[in-house]
Amino acid sequence: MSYSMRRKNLVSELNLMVAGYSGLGKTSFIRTLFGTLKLRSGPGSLKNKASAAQMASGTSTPTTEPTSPSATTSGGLGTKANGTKDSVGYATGELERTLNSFEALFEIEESAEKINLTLVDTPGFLGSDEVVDAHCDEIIAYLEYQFDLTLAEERKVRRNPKATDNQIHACLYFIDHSSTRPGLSAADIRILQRLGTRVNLIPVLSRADTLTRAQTKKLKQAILKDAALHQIQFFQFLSPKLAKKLLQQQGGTEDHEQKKKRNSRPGPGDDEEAEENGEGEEEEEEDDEDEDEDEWDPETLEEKAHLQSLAPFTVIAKEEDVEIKDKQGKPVQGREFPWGVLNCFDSDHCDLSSLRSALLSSHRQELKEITFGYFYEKYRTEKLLARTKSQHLQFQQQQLQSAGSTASLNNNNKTALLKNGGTLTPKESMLSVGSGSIVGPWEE
Ligand SMILES: Nc1nc2c(ncn2[C@@H]2O[C@H](COP(=O)(O)OP(=O)(O)OP(=O)(O)O)[C@@H](O)[C@H]2O)c(=O)[nH]1
Repeated sequence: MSYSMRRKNLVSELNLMVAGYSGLGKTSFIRTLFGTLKLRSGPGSLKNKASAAQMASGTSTPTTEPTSPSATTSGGLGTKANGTKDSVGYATGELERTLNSFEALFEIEESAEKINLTLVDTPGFLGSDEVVDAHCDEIIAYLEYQFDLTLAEERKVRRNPKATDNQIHACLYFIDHSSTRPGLSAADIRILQRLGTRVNLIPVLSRADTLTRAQTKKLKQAILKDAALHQIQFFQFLSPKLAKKLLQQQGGTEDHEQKKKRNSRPGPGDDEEAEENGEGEEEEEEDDEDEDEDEWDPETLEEKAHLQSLAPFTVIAKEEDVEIKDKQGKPVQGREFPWGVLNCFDSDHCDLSSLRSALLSSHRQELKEITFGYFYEKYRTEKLLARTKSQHLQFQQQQLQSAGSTASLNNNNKTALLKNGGTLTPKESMLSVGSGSIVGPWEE
């Protein structure tokens, strides 16, 4: 099945994950987002999608079947959260610390489109570097497990046309801004560098009601600077190539700074766009022969540029257990202060509204395409190469062992013959060596 055909199967699903240090508001974010969802068929139910997909894959043999990370890690990802809550219960019940990851599944309607939305809440990072790194291993194992499910499905002779897309299309990474030094902590850098190899990363500054405008600006700049310094690739709403296109459309010219930015490390989206837009390797050609230039209308590019300028996105979660009303007496998801009411979805207060529409609507398909076309393909290639390498090593070992046993067999024969007073003819010696040798694939 071609990539374009396969990706049609991915249309109705969107799987998002939240990750970051403990207490930064990840669960609160999910609950605030939940408050804006239009549920399709009543409450969504708790489903461990990973194991559901595993069961749906039917009769494949254990050797091709991926192993759920939950089977190997205690309280790890892919497990049901503390027992009985369903997705709506998770999004509306008492706010608790997340101890086990939770996959909340909602069947929603967004801009007249039906979406199966899964929000994966992960336990917050906490503790020593070793504990944090082990926790990061679990998240990576979870992400890779979703790829393994796709890989197992793709290998089948008869693929299940109803197989669900379990891949995580974006990870919203919550950055702690309580430290005195603005920017990314050493642990954030380590985690982001690793997660960035497996998933679209979207940086988030939560609890933004505790930040002034000047602090927010300084923080955003510091985070982006640290990310660039440490080769952390955040999802690009507007890739350098599209930024250039936007400038061309606006009739502007690049100044030195913009040129420097544009020449920064290319990201996953770049390749996709380059491919889709028919852009060649030569920049000269790329400028002259951009056939699909009209595909990106100025409004879309401007929206992309706006989103790119917002990242890292500030978010504010609603206040729990309090009914908040705005000045007009209309109920809002917000927080009330002595000096006024803060509305989580007011763009003057934070970036949550823009982030929501990018995830659920404007960039949903792009996130999925990059997940499938870049992250999954990269994982698949790595895995197949590793397997070929290990098979090759195994084969070499077998060959050595076999050569060793043949040599010892020959020595034994020789000893026996000599003991019996016999002699070893060249023909016999050749035969005995020949019968013990391995026929390699190169000899077939
Ligand atoms: N002021 C303020 N407080 C917030 C905001 N979001 C969450 N909180 C509070 O922060 C605390 C932690 O929120 P959680 O949503 O449980 O944080 P978490 O990241 O899921 O924490 P773990 O489960 O430990 O990973 C709670 O007391 C929330 O009420 C926010 O936007 N502003």
